[in-house]
Amino acid sequence: AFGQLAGKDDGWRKRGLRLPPGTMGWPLVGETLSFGKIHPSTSIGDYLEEHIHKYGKIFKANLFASQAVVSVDAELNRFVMLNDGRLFEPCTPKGVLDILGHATPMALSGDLHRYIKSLSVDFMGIGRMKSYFLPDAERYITETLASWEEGTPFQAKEEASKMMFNLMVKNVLSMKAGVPETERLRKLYMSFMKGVIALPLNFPGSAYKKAVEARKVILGVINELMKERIQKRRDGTDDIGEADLLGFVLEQSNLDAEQFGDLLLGLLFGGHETSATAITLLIYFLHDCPLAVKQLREEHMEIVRMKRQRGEPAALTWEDYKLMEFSQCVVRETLRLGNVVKFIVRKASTDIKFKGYDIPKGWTVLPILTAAHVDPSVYENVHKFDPWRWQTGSTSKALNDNYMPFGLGLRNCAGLQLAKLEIVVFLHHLVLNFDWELAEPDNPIASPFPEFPRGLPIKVRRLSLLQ
Ligand code: HEM
Repeated sequence: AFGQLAGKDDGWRKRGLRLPPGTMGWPLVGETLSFGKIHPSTSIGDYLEEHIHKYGKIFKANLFASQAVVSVDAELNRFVMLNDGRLFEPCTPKGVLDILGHATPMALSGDLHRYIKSLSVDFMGIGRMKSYFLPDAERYITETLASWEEGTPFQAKEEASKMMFNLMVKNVLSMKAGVPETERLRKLYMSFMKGVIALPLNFPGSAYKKAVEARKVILGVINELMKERIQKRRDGTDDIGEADLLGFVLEQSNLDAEQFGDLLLGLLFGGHETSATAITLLIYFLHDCPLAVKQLREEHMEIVRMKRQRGEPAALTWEDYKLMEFSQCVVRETLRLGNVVKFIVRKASTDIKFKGYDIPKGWTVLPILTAAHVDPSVYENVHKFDPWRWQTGSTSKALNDNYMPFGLGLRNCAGLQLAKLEIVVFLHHLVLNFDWELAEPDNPIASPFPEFPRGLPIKVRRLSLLQ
């Protein structure tokens, strides 16, 4: 799977390299099980706590059958991400590649990576966000919120997943929300994603096996839609054009079928569950922070009032979005404390020196993004959900330098602007229309992506602030 097999001596002892402290455990299993043990996603968990205590913020370990350097050090994390493509390369486990595809953006490097990344970033650029993603996000969000029944508990995570899936599948493949074909694809997608984080055990019924099968079916759907569109373009009957990623990529690129399918799957994957998790975390954190909800209501009521004064339609515009400043602070704080992506994985492409330690060529490096987000020496009252810490004037360089929920540099998140837009539009409609309470206690655990064991069951009450 990852890099080299642990335990194999690659000569670092002979070469006199000074590796970070740490123990390597058993060659194959190493410390993978303790590293992967679930813990609250608002913390780094016992394994990392204990290792920092024993060895400091940079240590070596045997993880995922590889010799690895784990970094809980924000400076090393930045160094790794800012040297992607020069000193570090992607290191995606084979099991993940079998599911996401070998041409998935996060596994590519060099010119092909740059090309696919720029296609993805252009697809989610400001122009398309204004004309497609903003109105679509608002439509799917308001439709979903309109279906919420007062007083009847439901799972917030499931609702967030549906909204984000419908939004992505419309923008990637022009598939409609609510129709059986889309629901079927969503169900397939769920098994697909469970497989991405499962171990690659290829026995019938395993999450990995199901995911590999789901991949085949989803790619089949994509191929059918692609053929249909190519035919329509030839016949001059295609009325979608570049309104979805399918048309956009057919027009803008000359990717082969495999690259094409993997890119579409990659954006569905990257852009669906991440944002849905962030929205669920937002509901969870705000529930315990009525002051933030009050300030959000004021911000969003003011926007509605101004629109009415100007005689504008109710639909949100890009200009309205730009005014939602406190909401952006709430999103930043949600991503800091919620830790949607706990860690990323790289491989050293050469021998590297950092803070007096050597990282030998070929070793796996695991920058733990959560670490700096919950470091009490960086954030005051680190475990408190405090959106005000991000308000202009009170943001220090240290806060920003340690904040990296979307990664950094060459391989940073292609959809970060879109993610923020989706979450803020959701926030607008949530706080203006509902009060909510948790129907049962449920807390996010890192497994390693944040999960709510009960799906965050909530009960809502409709408000009439907008009358
Ligand atoms: C709150 C939501 C999100 C979070 C926290 C998040 C986080 C991240 C992180 C940390 C990475 C870097 C991975 C690495 O360095 O190995 C990443 C990459 C990526 N993300 Fe996101 N993401 C979010 C939403 C989205 C959305 C909405 C999309 C697209 C629709 C998206 C598409 C991608 C893609 C394509 C990459 C790979 C970029 C590359 O390899 O160059 N993400 N994301």
